[in-house]
Amino acid sequence: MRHDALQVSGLSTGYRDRQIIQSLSLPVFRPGEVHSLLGPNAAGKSTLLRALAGLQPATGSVKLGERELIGLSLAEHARRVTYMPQTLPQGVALSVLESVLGALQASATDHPGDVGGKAGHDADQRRAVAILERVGILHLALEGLDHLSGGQRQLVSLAQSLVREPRVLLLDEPISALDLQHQLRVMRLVQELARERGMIAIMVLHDLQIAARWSEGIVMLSQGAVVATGTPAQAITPDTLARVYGVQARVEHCSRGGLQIMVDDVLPGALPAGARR
Ligand SMILES: Nc1ncnc2c1ncn2[C@@H]1O[C@H](COP(=O)(O)OP(=O)(O)OP(=O)(O)O)[C@@H](O)[C@H]1O
Repeated sequence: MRHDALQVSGLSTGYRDRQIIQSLSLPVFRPGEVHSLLGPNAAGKSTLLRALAGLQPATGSVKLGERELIGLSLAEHARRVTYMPQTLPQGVALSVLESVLGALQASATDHPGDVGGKAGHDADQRRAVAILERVGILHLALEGLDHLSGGQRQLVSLAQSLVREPRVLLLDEPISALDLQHQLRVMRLVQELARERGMIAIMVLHDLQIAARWSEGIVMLSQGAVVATGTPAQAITPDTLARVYGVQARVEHCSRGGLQIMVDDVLPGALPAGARR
C-alpha cells in the first residue's frame, strides 16, 4: 500500500462565467487522517471537492506524493481519488449489489494485478459483499436502488465509494440523510478505514459537533477562501464562527477532548451566511 500525503497549493477553479476559488492553499493531508471541510452554503465546498476529484477544470497544484494530479485524465485521476456526491442518480434499474459491483468494475484498472474470469468475478463479489457488510446494508443487497429510502441510498453511495479502495476519499455531506445511529456508524467506519488503509478522507459536513469529534483537521471556507485551518479546537472558535457563519456562539472544551458548540443568535447586521459582501 502506498502512503502518500496530499498537498493542495495555488488551486483556482470555478465555472464558465465565474471564478469560485482563487489560488487556495491548504495544510498537508496525511495518510490515515480524516478532515472536515466546513463553511456556509455556497462557500465553494462542493466546488473544491469536485476540483480535487478532477471533475472540473482547475489550475494550480494538487499533489499526491510526488504525482501531480492536475492535468491527469479523468480515469487516471479516478484511480487515486474517489468522490462521493451528495446524491445517487435516480432511475437506475440495478440492485444494490450490482451497483457496488459496477463501481468496483469501473475502477478495475486500479488493480492491475487482479485476476479476470470466474476467479476475478468471485473476488469482486466477496469484496462487494464485505463492504456492504461493513456499511451495514448487506440485508439490502438484492433490493432495487429505486426502492430505497434517502438514507439507504446515501449508504449505498458510500459503499460504492469505499469498495474502490481509493487513496483519497472525498465525501460530500455523507451523513446528511442519516439518522443519529447511522451518522455515528458512518463516521466511525470512515475513520477505521482511513487508519486501516492509510486512506485520506476529506468530507464536507454541516454538523460542526460531528466534524469536531471525528476529524484530525478542519478547513473552514467562506466565499471560496480559507478562513481557518488546524485541529478542531484551533479552527472552530467563537471568532471564526462569527466571521464565517455570522452567528454568536460559544465553544466549550469537554473533558473527553471534544467540543461543545452552542449557537446563541445571528449577529446583528449579519448577511445570510454565504451571501457575497
Ligand atoms: N454548475 C454550476 N455552474 C455555475 N455556478 C455554480 C455551479 N455549481 C455551483 N455554482 C456556484 O458556485 C458557488 C459555490 O457552490 P458550491 O456548491 O461549491 O457551494 P457549497 O459550499 O458546497 O454549498 P452548500 O453547502 O450549499 O452545498 C455558488 O455560488 C454556486 O451558485
